[in-house]
Amino acid sequence: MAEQESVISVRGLRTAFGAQVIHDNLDLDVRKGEILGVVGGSGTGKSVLMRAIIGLQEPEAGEVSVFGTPMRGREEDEAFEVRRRWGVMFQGGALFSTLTVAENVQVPLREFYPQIDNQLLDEIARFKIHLSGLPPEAAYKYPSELSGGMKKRAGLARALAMDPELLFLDEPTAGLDPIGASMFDELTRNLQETLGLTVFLITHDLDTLYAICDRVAVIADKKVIAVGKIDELLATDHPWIHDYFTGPRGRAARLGHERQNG
Ligand SMILES: Nc1ncnc2c1ncn2[C@@H]1O[C@H](COP(=O)(O)OP(=O)(O)OP(=O)(O)O)[C@@H](O)[C@H]1O
Repeated sequence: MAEQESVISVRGLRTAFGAQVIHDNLDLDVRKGEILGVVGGSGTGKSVLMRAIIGLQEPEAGEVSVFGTPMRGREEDEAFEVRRRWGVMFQGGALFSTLTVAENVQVPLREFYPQIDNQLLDEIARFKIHLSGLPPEAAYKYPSELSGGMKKRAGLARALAMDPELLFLDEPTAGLDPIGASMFDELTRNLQETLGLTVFLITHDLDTLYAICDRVAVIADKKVIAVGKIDELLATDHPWIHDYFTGPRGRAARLGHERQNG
């Protein structure tokens, strides 16, 4: 089936910092067109997994393929071709503080398409800023002049700069108020549907998992211990999964979701 096609495939991944092993023999597939939520306790290696997939963390062992292209041992120009097909929103936005929002959005465009003229760069930045739900005047502001929610949207605008097919979001709703977080979820879902994106979404936000994730991958014990729809995860008997989804916050999120969906 076409929708089962993997955009990201991770096999036997091992990562470590010195003697500290973060992942050991981790496997994961992200299917084309899905929003995959990635959850796990603090420090279980969600961000490191994302960094290993996008080539910022060299694995000790294992294979990572993106769009069917093995990423390890790639020549720089081959990796470049794959990298321009994804966008990344790092935890906290990771905006360049000395650049305006528009200039931040233009950073990946300048890197990948140095020949684009300034007028076109400005037009693209304006459009991405609009797509991310920011007002037009936000283009001229510096990160220090933005609220937390606006910074997230600016980070999203930059991640969308290259018309990506694959979007990585690292804790996009962390630090947002509940209304801002719901709005960001809705924006993510709308963009995924209208642009046909595949989304790798790291989150601690149970409401986000219920609201927009097609499947959820759980990281514990250095591996992906389960992946599936939330109902499928609930059927497993791993204590962390059980506590996570059936604890007070998990129950509240489920109730909220059920209320909203009748
Ligand atoms: N550059 C680094 N050098 C050394 N250790 C690191 C480095 N980056 C991450 N780690 C360690 O790797 C482990 C996993 O970190 P990671 O940031 O992936 O966790 P996480 O699951 O994303 O956590 P959180 O939910 O708190 O954001 C942690 O123990 C962290 O201290």
